[in-house]
Amino acid sequence: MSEPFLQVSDITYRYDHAESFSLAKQSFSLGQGKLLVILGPSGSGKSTLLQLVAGLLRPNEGTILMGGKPINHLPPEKRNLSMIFQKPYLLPFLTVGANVEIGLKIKGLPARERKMKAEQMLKDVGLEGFYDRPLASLSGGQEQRVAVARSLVIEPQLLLLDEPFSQLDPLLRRQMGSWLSEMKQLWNIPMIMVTHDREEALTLGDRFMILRDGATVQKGTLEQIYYEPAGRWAANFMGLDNKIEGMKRGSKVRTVLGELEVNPNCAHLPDGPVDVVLRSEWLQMDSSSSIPATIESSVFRGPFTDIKVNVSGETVVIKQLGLAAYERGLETGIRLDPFHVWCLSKEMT
Ligand SMILES: Nc1ncnc2c1ncn2[C@@H]1O[C@H](COP(=O)(O)OP(=O)(O)OP(=O)(O)O)[C@@H](O)[C@H]1O
Repeated sequence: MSEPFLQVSDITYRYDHAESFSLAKQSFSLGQGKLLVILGPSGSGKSTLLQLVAGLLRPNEGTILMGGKPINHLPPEKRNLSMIFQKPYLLPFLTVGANVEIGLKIKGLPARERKMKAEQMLKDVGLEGFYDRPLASLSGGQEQRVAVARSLVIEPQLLLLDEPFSQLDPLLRRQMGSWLSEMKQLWNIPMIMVTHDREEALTLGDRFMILRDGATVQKGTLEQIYYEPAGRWAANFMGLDNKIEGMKRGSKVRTVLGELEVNPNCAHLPDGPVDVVLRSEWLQMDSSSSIPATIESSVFRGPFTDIKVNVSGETVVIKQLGLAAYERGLETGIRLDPFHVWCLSKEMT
């Protein structure tokens, strides 16, 4: 296997005037064409970590290697990377083309070559024919694409995205997320993205890192952070809606939903009482099921209905596609599609 393109090892950082916060010994690596998403609540250190990679901050300890070479000592402009922020920060008095060409101008490329590259890049971001357009005529999503084109036209080796779509309305934000997901394959450059938006993160990320108070709570693949939370906090942060009591014995766990198979990756947990983590999408309403359930509430949320049922004293949440109206108190049943469940021991925070 080839070496990862970016290797961040044990970096720490303390702000001069923020005694309560420090980024402690963070490490991660990133391969070519992969997108790492950094998630975490406000103030957890996501932007700090991104700025350390960008060179806008210098780590107190630790090393950052890019393409196998240390870059700790290099200023941002020598790191061969581009950063995209929440706001596009374009120059409003210039045309789209002139904005895209800024980096190439600084590099000293002749005008003809600049124009050729800028036009090609605008085509790649879906803005063909926009070269001569005044910036004022663009929508928010188009402006952010211009910012992406400006960042990519200089052919950076790494792209850093700090909540790039957070200023856009929800629909446009989703469209931009899908677009970036397609572009990711075309560009094949490693990217690190900071976002608060879980859906956006899950759509785009290949690797994930969840931060809390300057420390990593969990690192891993989509499957790991979504289905195998490292603890209760990580489970809640990833929007987990069901945690039920269980009694684990070997590869099985006894619950109000019957005896379930334990995910092999948590089979090492000691036998005894555990919390069983269930994704609501694994559960279905089923009046013919042998698991009796009483409706507690049913709330329509657009694409799905959020149904809370009581099963032998435990509340279980089910998300059913579309509109479903269940009356409170109705006696029915639920079904759990067979799969391996994730367990958290009582000690895990
Ligand atoms: N320039 C600074 N000087 C002192 N403290 C800072 C500075 N910048 C950030 N901090 C503090 O460092 C901590 C981490 O900030 P950071 O911006 O990295 O968090 P974040 O996870 O990106 O938050 P958000 O999601 O709100 O952008 C916070 O407690 C913040 O107040």
